[in-house]
Amino acid sequence: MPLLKVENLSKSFGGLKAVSNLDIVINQGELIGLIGPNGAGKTTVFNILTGVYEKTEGKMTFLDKDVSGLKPYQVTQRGMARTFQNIRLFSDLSVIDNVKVAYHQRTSYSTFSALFRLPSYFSGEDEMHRKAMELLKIFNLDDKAEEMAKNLPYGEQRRLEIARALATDPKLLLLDEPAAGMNPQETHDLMNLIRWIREKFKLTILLIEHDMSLVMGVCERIYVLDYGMIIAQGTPDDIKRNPKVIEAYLGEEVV
Ligand SMILES: Nc1ncnc2c1ncn2[C@@H]1O[C@H](COP(=O)(O)OP(=O)(O)OP(=O)(O)O)[C@@H](O)[C@H]1O
Repeated sequence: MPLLKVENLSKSFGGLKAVSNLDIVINQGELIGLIGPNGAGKTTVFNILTGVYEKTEGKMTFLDKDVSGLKPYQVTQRGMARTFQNIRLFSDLSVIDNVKVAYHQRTSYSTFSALFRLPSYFSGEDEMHRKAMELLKIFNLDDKAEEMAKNLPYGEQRRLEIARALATDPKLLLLDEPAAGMNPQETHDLMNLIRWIREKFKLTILLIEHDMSLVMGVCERIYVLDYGMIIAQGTPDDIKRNPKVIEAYLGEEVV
């Protein structure tokens, strides 16, 4: 059974068809790339999948259940988490609180115990603190747990956004340009981190990325979008050689 199945998905903004008759199948454990020139519709696909936009047409199933029309928080509860092209952290909260906010979305203690500060609330909070620190350690951010998120360098903010997404315990992680603004060394480290978290957290990953070295180096299969339509799909080697892809990028280096 595929983890995610998107069939005939379309999205129009007035007269503009931003996504057109899209078919995507992602199996459990895969690491898939979604690439395409600027304005091709990649982020719109993420926005539809995560309930930010309503689809115009089509069907989306996640673990064999229809996920159309869900609110973003319901999508998170079903097991999809994402990061954003423009980082969206709680910039005035500490690094650790950014992660804890995500854990709060799935804690089991009741509002009653939180309100009256019952022991179950405190043990829940302690456990959450411990787990958040563990996660920060993986992302090499544990030393910065008490700093305000906005004071972190850009590359660390990107890593924190991934850590926060993982705190919601997703099955599918959607990464929107995770290497944007990173230098080549940071991008290389990120590539290794993405591979590692997939194993460690048994994740399936769909990533949008303009950095071709990252996409080609880390993805097993790639879908290429152009003007809202899939013009190619296949392994990185297939994609590099595909004439339609080369044409869509107008001679830009795809390798
Ligand atoms: N809320 C919106 N209202 C109107 N048009 C939109 C909206 N969101 C996206 N679009 C349009 O849909 C098309 C696809 O945009 P999208 O952001 O999905 O592309 P993209 O492939 O993610 O681009 P980039 O690589 O530059 O981020 C563009 O023409 C864009 O202007």
